[in-house]
Amino acid sequence: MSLPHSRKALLKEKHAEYIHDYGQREDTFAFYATEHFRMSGVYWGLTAMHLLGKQDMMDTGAIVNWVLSCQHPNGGFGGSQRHDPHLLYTLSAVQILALCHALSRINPEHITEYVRSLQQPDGSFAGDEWGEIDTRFSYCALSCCRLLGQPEAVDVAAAVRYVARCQNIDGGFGCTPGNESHAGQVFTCVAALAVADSLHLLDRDLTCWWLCERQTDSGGLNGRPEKLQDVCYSWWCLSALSILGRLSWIDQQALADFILNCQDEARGGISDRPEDMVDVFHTFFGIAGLSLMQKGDLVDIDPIYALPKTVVAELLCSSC
Ligand SMILES: CN(C(=O)[C@H](Cc1cnc[nH]1)NC(=O)OCc1ccccc1)[C@@H](Cc1ccccc1)C(=O)N[C@@H](Cc1ccc(O)cc1)C(=O)NO
Ligand SMILES: [Zn+2]
Repeated sequence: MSLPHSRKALLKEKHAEYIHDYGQREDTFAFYATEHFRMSGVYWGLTAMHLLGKQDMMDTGAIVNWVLSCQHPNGGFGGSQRHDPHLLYTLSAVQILALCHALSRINPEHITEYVRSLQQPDGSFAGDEWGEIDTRFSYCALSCCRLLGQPEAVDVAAAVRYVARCQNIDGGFGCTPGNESHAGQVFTCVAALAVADSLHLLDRDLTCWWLCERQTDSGGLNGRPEKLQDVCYSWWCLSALSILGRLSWIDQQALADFILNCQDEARGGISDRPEDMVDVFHTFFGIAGLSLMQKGDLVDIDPIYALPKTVVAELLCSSC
């Protein structure tokens, strides 16, 4: 009989050091190869620090000024300075400013005007002016407007109709109607419907069955049937299950053990699978998954907005 491997601890100090040091070096290949989505990278790192209770280690003044330097005249934000505006990085920018209590530095109507400009006649959203349509962007649009206290800045009913058209017979969701179910899209569609108070449109048990089927023998969760487990799906699947009140449908201890087994115990950080290289993306989503399961003595994360619950409460209640 194989002895249960000793329960590993979450190395909170190591992960805080890893994230804090990550942004300091501007002479690495990684620094330039990830320039186009740095806005999301800063969001992942800063939110992880909040969940660890270590946000005071971050220079929020410098972060806020950098974020504002990425805003375009049309109100949208790019992934870095001089990069074109896009809904993905506009949401990341709003999330960062919310974390830094700096939303007073921007004009909410200016940003929601940019978001509204990307909604299509069928209710869907393009990611930017070049027109790629994907339910990822429906989530970005609805959550961005809601966080900015402008929930009706876009046609919510049309957006909801479009997302509902993306539900498949297996209970999952795809990026456009008829597209294959994928855990990332299930998150974006379930969270988008939750923002719009429209969860009654989905078959809760069927969707949660598809989600709990993502758990593999390793304890980790995959993104689609037959695929390999990956720490970031801990978040994509778990947050959707949490929104739908079915966290108990997976083996949470087995998943927690899988995440803890993906830590780099020497240098900090969490990878997608044991023995792989760590990165800020998987470090954030691993910590976020543990927070959703109330493990690791972490600050509570909101499953819809992927921000600390306290930050969400301040924003949504300030406008209610
Ligand atoms: C663009 N992207 C992805 O495609 C990751 C790649 C990956 C990580 N582990 C397995 N694959 N996939 C990903 O985020 O899938 C989740 C998802 C898919 C579809 C919709 C929503 C979420 C990651 C960045 C990344 C690239 C390569 C390696 C690690 C991270 C990413 O920026 N994800 C975004 C969501 C997203 C997802 C897909 C996109 O095409 C664009 C954006 C995010 O989490 N924002 O907060
Ligand atoms: Zn991953």
